Amino acid sequence: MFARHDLAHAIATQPKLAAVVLLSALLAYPWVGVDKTRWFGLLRGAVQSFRHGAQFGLEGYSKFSKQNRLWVCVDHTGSPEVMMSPMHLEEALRIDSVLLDAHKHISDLLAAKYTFGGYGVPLSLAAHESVLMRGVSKNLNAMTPAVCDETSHALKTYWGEDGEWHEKRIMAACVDVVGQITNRMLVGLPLSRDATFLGRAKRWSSVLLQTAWFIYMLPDFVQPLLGPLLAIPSIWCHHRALRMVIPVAQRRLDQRQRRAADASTSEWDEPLDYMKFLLEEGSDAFNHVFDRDATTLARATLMVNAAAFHATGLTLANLLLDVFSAPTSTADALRSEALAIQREHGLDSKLGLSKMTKMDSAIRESMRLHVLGFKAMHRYVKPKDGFTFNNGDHVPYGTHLSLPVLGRHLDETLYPNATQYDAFRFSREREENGAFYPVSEKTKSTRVKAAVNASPNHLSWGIGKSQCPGRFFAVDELKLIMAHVLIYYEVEHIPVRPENVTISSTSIPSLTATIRFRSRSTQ
Ligand code: HEM
Repeated sequence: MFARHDLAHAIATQPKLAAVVLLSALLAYPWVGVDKTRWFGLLRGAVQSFRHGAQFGLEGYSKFSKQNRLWVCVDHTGSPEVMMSPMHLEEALRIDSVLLDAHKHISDLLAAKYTFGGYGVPLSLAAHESVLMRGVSKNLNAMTPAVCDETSHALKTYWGEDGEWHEKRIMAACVDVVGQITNRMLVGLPLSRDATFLGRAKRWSSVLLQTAWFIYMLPDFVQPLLGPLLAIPSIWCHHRALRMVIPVAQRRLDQRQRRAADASTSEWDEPLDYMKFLLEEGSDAFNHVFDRDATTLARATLMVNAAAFHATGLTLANLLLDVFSAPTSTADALRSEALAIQREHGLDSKLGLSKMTKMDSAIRESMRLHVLGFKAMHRYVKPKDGFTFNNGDHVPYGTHLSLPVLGRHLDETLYPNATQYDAFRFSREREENGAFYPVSEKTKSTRVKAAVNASPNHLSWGIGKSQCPGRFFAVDELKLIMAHVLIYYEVEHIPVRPENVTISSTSIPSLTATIRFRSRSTQ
């Protein structure tokens, strides 16, 4: 049984969830990484999960998830999480957002109340979904030339074009490039090339994540006391970046107002960027808070940096490490594909990017093998009397449900040689069936294995109601960067892929790993 201290700890960290009731109900399920017989079992489990989160995930998946059983582990704050099996997932997807809260976790994780809420009107991260899906994703055709142009510029800026060999830390080689390209879509020229702005936006994204992490670690009742204080550095960094976006937002609102006043004489073509989509697709979701308020419009635009900078930067770093540590034939095949697409369509064509079948597979495979988070689909049970799955498993109100990603992604029955990076694992079938285009009955079945697709067997984008709405943009961005790197740079083969670093339930590329490259004369 749990020691008294564990109950006290649970009550302290989860007062709203009636922790005692929750804990006693969860005792019915097997626990992984927590010794229920020892004093401070939950706290010990929290400390253990910090170092061994990946192992616990794999153990629970093979012992229980594969037998369609729920199991429990604790996160690094000592709060219990109920891990679902594939069978429970099927049911959870049917009731997602009706009976389950899909957005609480990400806003808790980012301490949104103190970080995003600390500057004025609180802005919801989930509200970006409609802007990204109906605005950005639907307009990728028209946006690709600008994103391609920015990719070329960003690589020349950060990777150079002098033909000399350079060695860079992998993270530095990726995050700056991704930051510039993403900001072309967000704030456009000239700000996307302004080193001061990019430095401030990057600093803010990093400080935000660190601040939020500390606040998230605090028990619920301490957060309102310390949260506003701890958030000060993040608010300060945000303010410095925001000051540079507000004039752009103000100009946009003025121009739109002038056009509305006299549409017949206005010759202004509104740039196709995030601000436009926020104003056109996001107004309802954001309760029209920025229709006349440049500061709030600028804040909503800047906010996406937090989601995009690091997730895409880390994914690109994993991808480069995987591709250039694989046998050299992998990079050669990707380069041939990129050159063929360049000849047929140009790299600035969305159709061309869609035809990069091998690259698409290399991205999906890297995301399968090197997930950023070991848990996905974080949900909280909404009904006051809890929820009972069809097989009788009951989870009380407030239960934190989640999925063990690593076990699924490394399941040999789904992915033979699962621990190997097999870049063309997903494209082989597609090539036999005729890639993605033209769309036909035959190609439909293989399109589900495209890099943008979240599925119960591939959880790197999350799944269900809150799956990443930026994934269409992110995959195109990754393809563009990789195609440019392969065509215009020579990258030294990496003999042994540096191991990723695991912190609690996250994994990041080694901070000391480097990459050596030089520009080719074809620049
Ligand atoms: C390869 C890069 C990326 C990865 C691996 C990634 C992954 C994720 C994951 C796992 C989630 C959480 C899903 C969940 O809670 O179930 C998420 C949420 C989100 N992502 Fe991404 N993401 C990436 C790039 C981007 C980009 C480029 C954007 C924007 C342009 C973006 C915007 C968002 C937003 C707004 C959310 C919150 C959605 C919500 O709460 O409803 N992401 N992302």
